Amino acid sequence: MKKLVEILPDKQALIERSLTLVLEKMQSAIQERGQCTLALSGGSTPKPLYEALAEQPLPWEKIQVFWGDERYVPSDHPESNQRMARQAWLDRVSIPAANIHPMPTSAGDPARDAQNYETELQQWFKLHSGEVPVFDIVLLGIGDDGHTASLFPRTEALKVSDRLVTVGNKDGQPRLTFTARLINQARCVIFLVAGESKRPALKQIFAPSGDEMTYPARLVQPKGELWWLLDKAAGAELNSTTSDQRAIGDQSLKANN
Ligand SMILES: O=C(O)[C@H](O)[C@@H](O)[C@H](O)[C@H](O)COP(=O)(O)O
Repeated sequence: MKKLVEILPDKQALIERSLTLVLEKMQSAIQERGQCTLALSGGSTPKPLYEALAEQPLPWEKIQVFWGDERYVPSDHPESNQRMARQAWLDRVSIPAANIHPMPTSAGDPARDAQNYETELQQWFKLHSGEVPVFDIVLLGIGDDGHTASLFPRTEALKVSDRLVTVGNKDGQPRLTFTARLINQARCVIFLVAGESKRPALKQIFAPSGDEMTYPARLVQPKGELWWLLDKAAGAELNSTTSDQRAIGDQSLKANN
């Protein structure tokens, strides 16, 4: 795993940097394999990135869009991650409908829909039983509590090691989520983190040792590249002594001040 941390001056710079990085990874995937498989994060942070992607002249037929997690609500519900990404981006570009793979939430049973999406992934990636899809890009955020995707602290989803998709739980509300096992197969994982409220969780996530059940984002150790793009409000305490490139263990920290 190659881990890179960049601290950007503000959220606008964070979004601009995330756009250039995502475009770079999309382009290399398409050049190397003829297509790019991308799993989206939900929440509020990535929305301006999705809006910026809608302005890009991309070969949409070569881009396959999945979701890394989803609230267990109808696709037209204000809380739906699918709805947010469609309004911000996908409804605004000529991407084929078949290239959009939302997590299903209509079976009335989160466990059944988690299995449905797992089956869809296995079929789409043409996998044999037991094989794990390798996404080109997985976008993630973190909550103030250190969760990522819908892998929430001290929940059963964190222990699931034999599935691709499972049921997350936020305060009793079911969600569908990639498992850590699936996320960690990715060629490139990109965390987008903005805002001072994320600072305490980031310190725990970046600590040399810590409890993954308490800070689930610590579970994300992909085989490929791991990028942390932070704004200064979120990442300030990770960069207390230097403003240039420096190595901390296996990670390099760069502040674009
Ligand atoms: O479905 C979701 O909400 C996300 O996948 C979730 O993991 C999100 O990334 C974090 O909660 C951060 O959310 P914000 O970007 O809104 O801070």
